[in-house]
Order: sequence, then C-alpha cells, then structure tokens
Amino acid sequence: MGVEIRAEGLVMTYGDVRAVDGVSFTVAPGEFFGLLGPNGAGKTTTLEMVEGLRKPMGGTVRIDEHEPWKREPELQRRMGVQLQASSFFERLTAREQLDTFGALYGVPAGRTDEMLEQVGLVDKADVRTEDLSGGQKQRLSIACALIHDPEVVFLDEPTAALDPQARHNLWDVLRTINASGRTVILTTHYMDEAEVLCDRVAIMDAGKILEMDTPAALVRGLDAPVRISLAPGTLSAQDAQAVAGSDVVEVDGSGTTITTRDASRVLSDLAARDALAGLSVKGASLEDVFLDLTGRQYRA
Ligand SMILES: Nc1ncnc2c1ncn2[C@@H]1O[C@H](COP(=O)(O)OP(=O)(O)OP(=O)(O)O)[C@@H](O)[C@H]1O
Repeated sequence: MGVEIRAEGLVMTYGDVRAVDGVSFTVAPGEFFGLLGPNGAGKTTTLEMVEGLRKPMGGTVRIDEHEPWKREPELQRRMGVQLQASSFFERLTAREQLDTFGALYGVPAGRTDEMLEQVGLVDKADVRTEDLSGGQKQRLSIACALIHDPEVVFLDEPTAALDPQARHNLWDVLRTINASGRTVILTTHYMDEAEVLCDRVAIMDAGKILEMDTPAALVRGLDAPVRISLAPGTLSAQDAQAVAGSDVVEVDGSGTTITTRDASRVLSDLAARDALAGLSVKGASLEDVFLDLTGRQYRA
C-alpha cells in the first residue's frame, strides 16, 4: 500500500509563462505531502503532471515505475484523483454518484455505504448532488476519488471555501485516509492546514520550489523569536524589561508581551517572580516561513 512518486526537473510553459520551472521532489510511500504557494505559483499544473493529466514539457515524473501521462490502466486503478465538484454526473444522488464511480472500477457492492460513512454523508445519501452544500459536495468528491481504494490520493485544495467546522471534519477524513498507509498529495493555500496534516511540504512560487522540508524543520530554520504574553497587571513594563532573556517588551491594555530568542530563560525567570498569570507562548508558524520566503502574505 502507498506508492513512491519521483518528479525531476518538471517544466510546463503556457506561451511566455513558465508555470512550472524545474520542479523536483520525491514523495515516499505512505507520506502526506503538501504543495503550498500563492495563486499562480504552479501547484495545480505540477499536480496535473504528476497525476498524468498533462505530459511534462521537460523533466520526468514516475509513480513507482510508471510514467503517469501514459495512463496505463494498472496505474490508474491505484490512483485516486479528487474531481472538481462540477465533474459529477448530472441529476444523480450522492449514493448514485458513488455507485456509478464504483461500477466504473468494478468495486464490490457495499463500498458506497462505507464511503458515505467515512465522509459523513450517510444522511445525504439520497440527496441530488446539485442540492448538497459546498462542503458536502467537496466531501462527496473525495469519496468518489476513494471508491476504488487507491494507494495514492491527489487532492487539489480540498478544503477551499469550507467553513471552519467543515474544514476540521475534512481534516479527520484526510488523516484517516493517510493513516491506512496511502500516499497523499494535496495543494492548499492554508498554512495551518498544511502544518497539521502534512509530513513534508514544498513551498512554491513563480513555478519553482523555494523550500521543502517538514513543517517543524521549516519553522525551526526560521529562527524566529517567541512572543510570551501575560495578563494585564501581572508585570510592570519596568519589571518585564528586567526579566532575564527578554529582548523587546510591549505593554498595552491587553497585557504585557515579551519577545525573546531564549524562551526557557524568560519562562524560568517569570516562574521565579510568580508572574505567570494569563501566560501564552506563541512561536513562529508555517505562515511566518511563507511570509519570509515569498515576502508577502499568501494570496488566498
Ligand atoms: N491552461 C492554461 N493556459 C494558460 N496559462 C495557464 C493555464 N493554466 C495555468 N496557467 C498559468 O500558469 C501559472 C500557474 O498556474 P497554476 O494553476 O498551476 O497555479 P496554482 O499554484 O495552482 O494557482 P491557484 O492557487 O490559483 O490554483 C499561472 O500563471 C496561470 O495563469
């Protein structure tokens, strides 16, 4: 279960636009891999080459020993590609969509119920797809991609336009998919999503990968200061300045914030002063890494 993906020097141009400009990465069997980047970074085009929907203009991609653009049936059966919600068959219910996709792959009866259960759509089984909410359509499209129990799953912005509750529900579904050993590749604009789901991420911009590593390693590599906040009245500005290890101190109506590169020293001094009321410690996140690399907020 789980395939290996090797992309080397992938190139795709549209006229003058080098949409993908020499992209290389490897995804290990069972890994959860994220492609991150602002609009137009080249994520979808990269994914389409890996899925075999586009033949690379340069470079190679292999899924195990196969070249995906050749679309060999043996490989197709092992791949699940999340369709855009608009690609559903017209006028069918959620159950009928899944039955139809299942029939195409010759999967055993009963699989539809399993999938409805997995994506939390049992009570919507008999609703026509055009009457489902955006989030429900999104989950149904993932169920359709999984109906034939593929070893690798490709998801292009699976949680786009979902409310926070629906996003979190979908994260659970994606974790379950990956926990069963499948390789998962997803693109996303959401840094928090990548941080919690992905084993490794590649940050792309203008057709190139800028950095690739585990989210934790990327955050560590940033070597960013930590912000330690305390409730109002816990520590005066003067006392906060005197805390061992504190670099910058800000005091306002919401409390005292100490910025430091030596959080353990600051925290042990605060503990010694019995000044820990309302403590919150905030380190850098993947979003800070993204900002640092691209010089801007992600353009979601
Ligand atoms: N079919 C196409 N014809 C011409 N240009 C295209 C085509 N598809 C993509 N592009 C261009 O290639 C670049 C990369 O697009 P791509 O869709 O791969 O980026 P993306 O990172 O997936 O963006 P988004 O986050 O908006 O989906 C963009 O400049 C885009 O305008």
